[in-house]
Amino acid sequence: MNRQPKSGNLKSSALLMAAPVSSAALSYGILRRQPSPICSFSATFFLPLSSATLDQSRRVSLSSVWPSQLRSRRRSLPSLLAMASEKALASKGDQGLLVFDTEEELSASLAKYTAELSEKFIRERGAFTVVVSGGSLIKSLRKLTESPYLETIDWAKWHTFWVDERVVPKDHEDSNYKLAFDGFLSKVPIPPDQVCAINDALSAPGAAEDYETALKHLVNIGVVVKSASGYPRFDLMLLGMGPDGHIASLFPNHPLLNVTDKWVTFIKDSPKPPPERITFTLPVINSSSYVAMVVAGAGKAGVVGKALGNEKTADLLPVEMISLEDGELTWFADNAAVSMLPDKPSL
Ligand SMILES: O=C1O[C@H](COP(=O)(O)O)[C@@H](O)[C@H](O)[C@H]1O
Repeated sequence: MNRQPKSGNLKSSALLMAAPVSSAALSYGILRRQPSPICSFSATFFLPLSSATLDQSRRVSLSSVWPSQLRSRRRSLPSLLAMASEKALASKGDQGLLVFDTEEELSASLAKYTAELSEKFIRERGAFTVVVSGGSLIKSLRKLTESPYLETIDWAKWHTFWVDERVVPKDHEDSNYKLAFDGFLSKVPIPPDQVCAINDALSAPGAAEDYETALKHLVNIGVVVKSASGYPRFDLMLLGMGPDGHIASLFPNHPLLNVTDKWVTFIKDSPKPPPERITFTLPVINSSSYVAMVVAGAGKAGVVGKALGNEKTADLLPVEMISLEDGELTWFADNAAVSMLPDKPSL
């Protein structure tokens, strides 16, 4: 059965979903209390998408994706900085900075941005692959679980993944799965077999290998696109960043930053507890079509100032190593997070 929507069909299918979605989300939450160990594959659902369809998944220009309302929100900094951001955005199409007065506004715009990308990718190829981090990002996704997005997003076409995970049971307080489930996934009707969590019965090396195997399967059957350089190319990564500049579980000056022969790797000496984790490698992050880097609060200001400031030093932080092969990176920041940014950020 081919689940791809016919073109122009999305709006009507979204409308059809509108009535039952609340109760579906409710029962979904109950159903998902015992999650499957890792996305279990249904042969009827995961049919290969045609190559013509996959080709269309290439990114479109930033201006055609960003709603004008969202662009006009970049107004909260002193006008010089706001203008500089505007210019930088215009002069370099693959990276942008959006600054919001409050985290509440940031969350609202992040939801709109995600919903628009969801519609675009589902229209183009019938699926939307979304990677989330742990940490404070999950709280910023809350507006996606509310009206109108709860009713209008075609959640049945979503496939979700984790950019990193701590090697702990799924019901452990440190689990990124638990964090995402409690704050996001339990509130939206994504089919459970399209939620790709790590196998928490395995050791760190085993879990990393298992996750990579699952990704390879999804690439082989066309659910996840392959990048020009052979890595999985996710439609959207929603990422946070630590106050030390780490992304995923890639920490400053750690040898894992140099891993290129793996899609998923593991760490046993994470400087931030818990020590054992698995993580996507840098080339996988850099193969994404879209990355939203979500930074809120004064605790992130120093690193944002370094990453987007004018003075580049050789000691790059992990967040500064994001350099998308063929994609667009958008920073979603609140005022506090850009408080140490010079007037003219270097984007
Ligand atoms: O340990 C982790 O930290 C980072 C950043 O978290 P935040 O709370 O400072 O935003 C997170 O992105 C990563 O997924 C997580 O494992």
